[in-house]
Amino acid sequence: MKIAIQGIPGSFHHQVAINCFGQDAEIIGFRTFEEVARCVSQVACDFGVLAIENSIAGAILPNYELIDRYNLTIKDEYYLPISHNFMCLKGQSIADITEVRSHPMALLQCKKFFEQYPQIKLIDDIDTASVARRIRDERIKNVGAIASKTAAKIYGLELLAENIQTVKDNFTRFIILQKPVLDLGFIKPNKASIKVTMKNEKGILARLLTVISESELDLSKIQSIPVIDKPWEYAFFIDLQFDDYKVYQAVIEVVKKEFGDVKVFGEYVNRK
Ligand SMILES: O=C(O)C(=O)C[C@]1(C(=O)O)C=C[C@@H](O)C=C1
Repeated sequence: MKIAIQGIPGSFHHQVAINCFGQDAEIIGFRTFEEVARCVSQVACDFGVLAIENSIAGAILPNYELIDRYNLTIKDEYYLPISHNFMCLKGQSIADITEVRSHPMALLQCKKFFEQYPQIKLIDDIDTASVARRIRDERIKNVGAIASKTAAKIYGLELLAENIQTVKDNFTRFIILQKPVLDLGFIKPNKASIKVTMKNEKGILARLLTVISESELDLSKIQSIPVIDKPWEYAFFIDLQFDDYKVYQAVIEVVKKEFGDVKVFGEYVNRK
C-alpha cells in the first residue's frame, strides 16, 4: 500500500502514516502538501495524510482548499500528540545558535519558547525532520531544528531543550485522504466534513446554525474560506458529529434546499 505524505522519516506526518497503516506501508514523501493532494487525486498513491489543524496554531487553511480543488475524500482522521524539541549538531549550546528552522506550523507552536532568545531568528522550512537531516548531512553549525525526538535520534542531533511547545498538551489533527469513494464498506460513520457555499443573505448563517443545533447534530468545527472567484464571498467548512446517520442525512437535505450548495468531503468515524 502506498501512502503519500509531506515530509521524511522523523516528521510528524511520517509518524501518523506508520500509526495508521503500519510499518510495512510504502510511505512516499513529498516536499509540499499540494504534491500530496495531486498524487492521491491521480491514484498514484492509495492514501494521503494531511495535517489540517493544530490545537495551538489553528487551522492550516490552504489544506482545506486542496481537498476541495482536488476533489478528495476524507476517509478517516487521526489526532497525534505533538512534542517539539530544540536540537542541533553535537557539541553546541543554545548560546551558539543564531537561527532555528522548521515547518511554519511547528515554529508557531514554539514561538513563546524562543521569546527568551531574541538572538535566534525563526525561519520557515519544509518540514521538521528535513531540517534535522540537512543539519546532519551538511554539518551545519549555529542552526537549530525543531522536531520530534525520533528525528533527533535518526539524524544524530543533540537535544538542547525538550517539549518546547507553548502548551504541553498539543495535538495536530490529520486527515486520511483518498480518491472519491461512495462505498463506505463496514464503516458506521458518526462524523462528516462538508462545505456549504451559501447564498449571501442577511442572517443566513445564524439560521443555518439554528437548523443544525435544533437537529441535535454536534457542530465540532466551522471554518470560513474565501470563494476565490467571488471576492468577499465565503464558503463554510463544517464538521458535524451525529449518533443517527438518518438525522444527519435529513439535515443535509434541508441545507441543500434552503441554504446553498453542499459538498460532502467525507463521512467517517470520530477519533477524538
Ligand atoms: O514538519 C512536520 O514534521 C510535519 O509533519 C508538519 C506539521 C504540520 O503540517 O502541521 C505536522 C504536525 C505539527 O503540527 C507540525 C508540523
